Amino acid sequence: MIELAGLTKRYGEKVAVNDLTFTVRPGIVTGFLGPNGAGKSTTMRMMLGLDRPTAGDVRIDGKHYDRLKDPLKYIGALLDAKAMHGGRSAYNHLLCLAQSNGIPRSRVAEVLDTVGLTGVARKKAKGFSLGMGQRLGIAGALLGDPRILMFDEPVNGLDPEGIHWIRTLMKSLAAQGRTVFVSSHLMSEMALTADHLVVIGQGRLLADTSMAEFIEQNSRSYVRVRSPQRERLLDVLHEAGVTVVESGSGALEVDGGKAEHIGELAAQHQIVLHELSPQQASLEEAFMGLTAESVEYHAHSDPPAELRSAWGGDWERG
Ligand SMILES: Nc1ncnc2c1ncn2[C@@H]1O[C@H](COP(=O)(O)OP(=O)(O)OP(=O)(O)O)[C@@H](O)[C@H]1O
Repeated sequence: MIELAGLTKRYGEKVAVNDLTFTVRPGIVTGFLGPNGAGKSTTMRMMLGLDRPTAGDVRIDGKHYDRLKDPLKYIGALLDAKAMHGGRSAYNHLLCLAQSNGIPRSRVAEVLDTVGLTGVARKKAKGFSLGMGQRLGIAGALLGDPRILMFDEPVNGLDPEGIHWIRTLMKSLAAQGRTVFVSSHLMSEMALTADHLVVIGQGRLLADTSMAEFIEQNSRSYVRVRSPQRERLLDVLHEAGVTVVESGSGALEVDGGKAEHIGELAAQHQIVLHELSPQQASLEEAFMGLTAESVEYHAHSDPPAELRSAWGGDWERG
């Protein structure tokens, strides 16, 4: 378990992390989300004792990180996959970590096998691809067989096979009862991996809730209905007191309605339906809805005026 209480970090005038209080629990994957610059890495660094909080407190299974004897046996982390001695082989890199943390040498071969690097164990890490480097970083996190694991952007730059592998690994670590805390900007991936979400914006806590509740609370859900007897259906729905929005595509959107109720009303009035589908927003839509106010670095979807005039009519025509 990781417990944060009023955790705060200032860099001069900048409040990078602002009074964060939440608990990361065992047995589930907890996703850590926030726009660029929200304070995720700073928070994770303070969890690992790499940055000192300006105020507040963070405890790993009830203890401060610097009070942990052989910390790799309590918490394993992947923060920056490139943060290793490139001149060492993968095996020697892990052996050094093991020896300095009282971990038996036999664990090195075990974790190399877990991450699929046995075949390149004697190769120097500086020749590794991004994906191999991520795997080696994860091997280091697993080395002490810790009950708590933390991954900062673990799927960055990975191919689909690597992404699938990390997702499966994180879920199986949580299923073993471990605490798994992971940050990512890849919403589609997070939606498949995390059970619980902690969302921050400009250093502040915006949400600490289950994945399902987060999406439900931060997005619109509705039922999309299509019928060749559209006008008749509209009348029936209005008579039943159901609020309907007409979408541009000719479909009807019923906010907060139940598909069963709409289907039964249509059947009672012998109205043919071509579509009756509940729509739930994606995690990405819910995330963008919640964090819109706290995004610091906006890109403009339209190019700047000087570019538009340089492109002339091409821009107007799209
Ligand atoms: N050492 C530092 N000195 C000064 N400011 C810092 C330092 N580290 C981080 N910051 C600032 O603190 C804020 C939070 O940064 P942080 O890297 O924690 O955000 P993040 O959520 O991890 O962002 P990203 O998603 O882009 O990685 C940013 O505004 C950043 O510029």
